[in-house]
Amino acid sequence: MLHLDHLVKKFGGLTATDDVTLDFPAGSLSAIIGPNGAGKTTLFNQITGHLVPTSGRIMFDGENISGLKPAAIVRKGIGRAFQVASIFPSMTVEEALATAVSAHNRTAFQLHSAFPPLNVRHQTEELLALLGMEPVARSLSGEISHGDQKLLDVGLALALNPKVLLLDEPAAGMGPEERWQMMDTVKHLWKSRNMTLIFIEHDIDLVFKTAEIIHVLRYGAVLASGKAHEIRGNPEVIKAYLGSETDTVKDAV
Ligand SMILES: Nc1ncnc2c1ncn2[C@@H]1O[C@H](COP(=O)(O)OP(=O)(O)OP(=O)(O)O)[C@@H](O)[C@H]1O
Repeated sequence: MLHLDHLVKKFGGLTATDDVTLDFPAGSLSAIIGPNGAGKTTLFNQITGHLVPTSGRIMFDGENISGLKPAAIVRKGIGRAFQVASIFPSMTVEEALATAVSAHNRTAFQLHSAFPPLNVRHQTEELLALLGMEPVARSLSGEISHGDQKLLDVGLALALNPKVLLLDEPAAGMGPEERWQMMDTVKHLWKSRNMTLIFIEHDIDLVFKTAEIIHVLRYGAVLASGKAHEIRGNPEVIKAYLGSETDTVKDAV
């Protein structure tokens, strides 16, 4: 499905992605972890076309997509949640999702029409249910909690019906309980949409409990890949994290 083949990204003298070869099979749920500056976001930015790799290939469904523009990559089916919910503060959650669904369907409809096309309405309701956002459907996007805004960001990405969804720290900035709820929702939507999902997360407890497979980056290179129990016991990973300032990782590993 998605395969990174000897990917390299250099910023001047800094190698932010160092010969990364990774496979994300169809329907898998993977996490990318690593100390600050390990190159996690740089990797996402190359997959989504926001950065052009220095060398190597990004293969998606058998096609080399490296170097394509972000919009073309979205159209191919790779979506990413951006922090955009706050851009629509005066739209309700429902309207924001309907607008995204509509844009995807290329169905023009009057935003405030009482009768948007049925398929848009159905898809919007489905998204609200999937994300557990019915209680805030009529709330203004600018007035919902930080956690709900992050969920709405995920919903806006889902509205484009991606085959692969990338989430960059979906639970960042949330309280402990909200973080777990967010990861439960992520897992639930991954299962129900049968999609390929890749997320970056700093909280190793969340990663171990959520991801099927974990890829650890350090200095831009893949340090280890495996299931939670394999990563947890990997001496190289422990060493890498003990050398970082990420306390949550120290505690958990
Ligand atoms: N546009 C850029 N220009 C120059 N250097 C960059 C650029 N983007 C990232 N870097 C550098 O590349 C390295 C990897 O950064 P990146 O943001 O990908 O790491 P990360 O693992 O996502 O970090 P964090 O966990 O702190 O978000 C860092 O040293 C960073 O300073």
